[in-house]
Amino acid sequence: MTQVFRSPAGYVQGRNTTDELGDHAADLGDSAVVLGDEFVLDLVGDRVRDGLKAGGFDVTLEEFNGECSEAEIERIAGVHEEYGADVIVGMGGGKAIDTARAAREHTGGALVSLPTIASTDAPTSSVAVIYTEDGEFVEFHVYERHPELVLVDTEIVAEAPTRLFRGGIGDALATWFEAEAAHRSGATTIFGTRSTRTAQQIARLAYTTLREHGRSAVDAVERDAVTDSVEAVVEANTLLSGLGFESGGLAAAHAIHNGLTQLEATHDATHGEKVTIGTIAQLVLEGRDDAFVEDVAGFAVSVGLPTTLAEIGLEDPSIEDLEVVAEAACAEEETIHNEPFPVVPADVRDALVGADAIGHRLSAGGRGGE
Ligand SMILES: NC(=O)c1ccc[n+]([C@@H]2O[C@H](COP(=O)([O-])OP(=O)(O)OC[C@H]3O[C@@H](n4cnc5c(N)ncnc54)[C@H](O)[C@@H]3O)[C@@H](O)[C@H]2O)c1
Ligand SMILES: [Zn+2]
Repeated sequence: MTQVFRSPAGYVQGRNTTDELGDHAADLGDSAVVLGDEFVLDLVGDRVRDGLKAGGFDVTLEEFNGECSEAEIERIAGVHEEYGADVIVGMGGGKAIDTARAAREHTGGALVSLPTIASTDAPTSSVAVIYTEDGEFVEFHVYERHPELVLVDTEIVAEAPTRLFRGGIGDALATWFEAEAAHRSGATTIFGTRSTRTAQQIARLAYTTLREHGRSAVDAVERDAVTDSVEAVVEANTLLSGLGFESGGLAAAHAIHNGLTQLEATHDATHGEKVTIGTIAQLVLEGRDDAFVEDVAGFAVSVGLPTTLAEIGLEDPSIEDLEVVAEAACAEEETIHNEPFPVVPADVRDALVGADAIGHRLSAGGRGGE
């Protein structure tokens, strides 16, 4: 079967790269709309405008309303057209970047993604997660094109709240386990094809990078410092995890994450925090041995990620609640069916119970805290 690997055209990462934006984007056009929410515009709007102007761009800053909804996507596409721009820059977290990506589908031109946090796979991907204006999940869109440029300023990322950085580690921790499961079962990726060896190795590198640098990177980010370990983990969270999930394949961990979102009580937990629970449950589901699961869960505890259901808002969940999660995780279109064995809701419910028990045992002796 055909194998496909796709990626953004360029990736730039480092301290103060914001000021180099104009150089790296110069070939993409000469007029840009920059989308960021109020907080992010205050934080870096002026620098981004100056960076682009230095590259010869006309620049319009536009405030993002905070939700990646169809109405907001159309509004931003309208702004882009009104200014006759040929580049759209999505700046901030996953939602702002997804909105810029979806707007670009309407307008054409180039997409630059400029994450100011290392919290998800969104910056490098070709996917947008669409919500209603009230924040209810609607659907995923997979587009033909990737960003022409992804630019990450590690100084800005290191100064952002550590919880968001940890969340990115949680999201990236799943990547190799999911890619490996999908590969073993011969499942297809979001491109509808088999994965490449390249994507499998990228997913694996995401995992080994986190294991080698994750703890010291979190320590550094807690102190707003950019060490080489921070650079390594930002790359794992953003580039390796992003390429690894798209071109490598998804499996149980993200399906269980999607199931967990069914319960209102988990809504304050970040994407990466819920994915961490999904990852440990995937390992339990796969029947990995105790030492292996404890090792991975122990790493999660050591970087301050949740390993118990209580830590993602599910204090004492009923069996019925876990069944709601398990049913949703096993919906027909879900990637849990990329595991190399059949999975039914009762397996997922009990894997969550088992993962939670391991988490309780480990977090009693772990790092925890904010
Ligand atoms: N497209 C994809 O492939 C993909 C993958 C995973 C998740 N997602 C989507 O991404 C979203 C989650 O993204 P997220 O976790 O990045 O958050 P978000 O986009 O929901 O929100 C980010 C928040 O962080 C703030 N922020 C941004 N930079 C900051 C900084 N430097 N310091 C302090 N605060 C800062 C913003 O103001 C905003 O309030 C979800 O909607 C999810 O569906 C998309
Ligand atoms: Zn994810």
